[in-house]
Amino acid sequence: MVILETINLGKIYGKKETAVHALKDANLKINKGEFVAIVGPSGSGKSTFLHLVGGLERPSNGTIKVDGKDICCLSDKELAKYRRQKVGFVFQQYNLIPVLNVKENVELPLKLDNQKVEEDYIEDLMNLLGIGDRKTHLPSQLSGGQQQRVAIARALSAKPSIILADEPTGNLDTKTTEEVMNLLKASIKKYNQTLIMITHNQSIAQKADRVISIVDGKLDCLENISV
Ligand SMILES: Nc1ncnc2c1ncn2[C@@H]1O[C@H](COP(=O)(O)OP(=O)(O)OP(=O)(O)O)[C@@H](O)[C@H]1O
Repeated sequence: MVILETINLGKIYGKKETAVHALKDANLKINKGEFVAIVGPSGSGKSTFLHLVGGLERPSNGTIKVDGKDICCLSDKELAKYRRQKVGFVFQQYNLIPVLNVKENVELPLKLDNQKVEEDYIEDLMNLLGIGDRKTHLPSQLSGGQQQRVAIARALSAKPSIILADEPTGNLDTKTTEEVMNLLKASIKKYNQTLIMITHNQSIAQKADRVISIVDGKLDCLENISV
């Protein structure tokens, strides 16, 4: 079942002679439950694609359908609601709130959206991600890998349909990267979520169901074993 579809999606930054065509006519369908890796050289348009799909930026042309609904025509308020309820973001910088403890950081998306905190689910999530015994610690009391796990738990806490990850393991060592990837894959399987992840790491890309390459703003499907 298709959860995300982009049709002739494009983004141009700037105008006239300074215009940059960051993304050109991207046509793509991604299924529910799929893990898609996005690869490509620096400046090729990977983050632009993720930001458009996540409703962080608006396209210059084309359409983005999520669950069959066009998100491009949403108002700013509706788009903010889309981001809160449908999408979980994981960035290379963890962006944890320093004065909140681990559990409070994880629960933040629910609190911001006035959603009820399902204690059992949050507990499971933190245990699955190996931070269950660090609940009352502040981010500054955690290692980089643990902070990244908190950021992942936070991205998953509102049970988003789509998880958008921009180099989420870029700052981690090989062993922690593998652990985080295994945990992330396990939780998306358990909760039937879709993962779209930018990575420069070949071994991570190999674990994906599909690898999409972006070069000079043009999308290309390199491998497709799940659709
Ligand atoms: N806000 C912006 N204003 C102007 N140009 C931008 C803006 N954001 C991105 N660009 C340009 O758009 C192009 C694509 O950038 P993008 O960040 O999507 O690349 P990327 O593939 O994610 O790169 P990296 O791997 O280095 O993070 C680049 O040429 C970049 O300079």
